[in-house]
Amino acid sequence: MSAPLKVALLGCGVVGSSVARALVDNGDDLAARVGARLELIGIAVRRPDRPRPDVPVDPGLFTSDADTLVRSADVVIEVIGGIDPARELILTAMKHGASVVTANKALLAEDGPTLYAAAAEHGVDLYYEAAVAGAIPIVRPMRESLVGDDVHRVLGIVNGTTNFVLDKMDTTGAGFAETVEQAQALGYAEADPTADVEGFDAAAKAAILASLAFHTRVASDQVHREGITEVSAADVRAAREMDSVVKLLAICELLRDESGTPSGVSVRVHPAMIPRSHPLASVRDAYNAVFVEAAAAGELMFYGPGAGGDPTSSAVLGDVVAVARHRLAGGHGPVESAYADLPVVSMGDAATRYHISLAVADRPGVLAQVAGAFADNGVSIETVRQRVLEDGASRAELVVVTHRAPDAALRATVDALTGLETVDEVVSWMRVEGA
Ligand SMILES: NC(=O)C1=CN([C@@H]2O[C@H](COP(=O)(O)OP(=O)(O)OC[C@H]3O[C@@H](n4cnc5c(N)ncnc54)[C@H](OP(=O)(O)O)[C@@H]3O)[C@@H](O)[C@H]2O)C=CC1
Ligand SMILES: N[C@@H](CC=O)C(=O)O
Repeated sequence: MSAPLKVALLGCGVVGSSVARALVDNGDDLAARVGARLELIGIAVRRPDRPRPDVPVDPGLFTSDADTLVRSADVVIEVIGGIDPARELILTAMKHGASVVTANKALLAEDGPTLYAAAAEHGVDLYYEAAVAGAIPIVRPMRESLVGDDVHRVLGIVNGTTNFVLDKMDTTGAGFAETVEQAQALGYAEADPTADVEGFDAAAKAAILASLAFHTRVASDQVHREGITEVSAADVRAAREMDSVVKLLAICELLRDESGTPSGVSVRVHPAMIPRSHPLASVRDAYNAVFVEAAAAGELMFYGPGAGGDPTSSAVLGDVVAVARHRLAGGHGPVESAYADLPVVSMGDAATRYHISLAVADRPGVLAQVAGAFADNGVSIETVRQRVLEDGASRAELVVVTHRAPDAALRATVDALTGLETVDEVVSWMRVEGA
């Protein structure tokens, strides 16, 4: 057995406390797998004096001086979250020779290239399996296993909190606010749950996935983002009537020009209806799933718990063992380099499909007028269903599902429908995927 490796833990909240417990409880097994003991030399937190009965370590290990702690570690685990001080601490750690394991998707999606460059410069590892989809191994498969293939599409449910909320709204009819509170209590939500429900967290993960999948650089602010706060009970009902469910999807697509050369990427996060027959529709609770379509491999699906302390600690510990093994072998893992610089296309240019539900007058000519709004915007209709409402007022519900068209044309169609004399109301509209 080699000399112990010094491990510094930054953060001891939902994820950090699970990691600390695993380092203590599984110390012998981890030592056997690494070939050296992982010695926890300190835990940096905001409030070092706070009692933490669920973390069975010497209370003297807690400190508020993270900057000093990272300078003497071999491996630094960053589970504080947010941009600063996490970024400075990671950079300081690498400068002093430590390899870093982080779950911080917000930071990686905002400033990943700075961190990757620092890891390369200092010859250390930067591993981040826990940053995307909790316990699911997806970063390593994308970074290593699929690096010899051509990935052209990634479609994922990558936020546990929003999946939990949408699932409960669909299956129990529970309200939005109460399910968000449950997700927070279960440790799924970010410190500020706005990051989850407004889609920022999923957008960060989409940026990381698109960068890995297409060997390019995508930052979180380049990802089109819509959260679930606008998803109404009417949307969930409309989906159910279509034998579909509403999910918050992260969609990453590689675009090619006529010659087949990659010409750009589309990266977006928004709610969408997917048919119940699609595998992503059966992803329940805080589970995540990522569909990958690659030229040679075909379709792959990665599925598992997407949030929570213990599931996330599994991914963190896997990375810790990997980087620890590299240190003992005197090397490091794959370095992020040689990137294309593909443009990220705007949402308006992304090819999507819409489900639109309209309240209309039930009289001759309505369908022609509605169809005209689609035709005027170059949008082709796939199906139309009309149901006369039994309110004695000659009203009807018209449900239209379109073929794929540029999102801008679809939005313009919704605007045009809103202004039609025969349309009382655009009751709901939502994008459709997976069909
Ligand atoms: N929760 C989850 O399911 C998942 C989370 N992640 C990511 O893991 C990271 C941590 O998340 P989570 O554990 O939920 O977050 P928590 O809010 O539960 O924990 C944050 C921890 O960081 C400490 N901390 C905060 N600010 C500082 C600071 N300035 N200096 C030192 N310590 C600080 C806090 O200290 P104190 O305890 O004193 O308040 C706390 O221990 C985030 O990047 C998150 O996105 C990734 C996958 C899943
Ligand atoms: N808040 C996140 C935690 C995991 O990344 C989520 O809900 O998925």
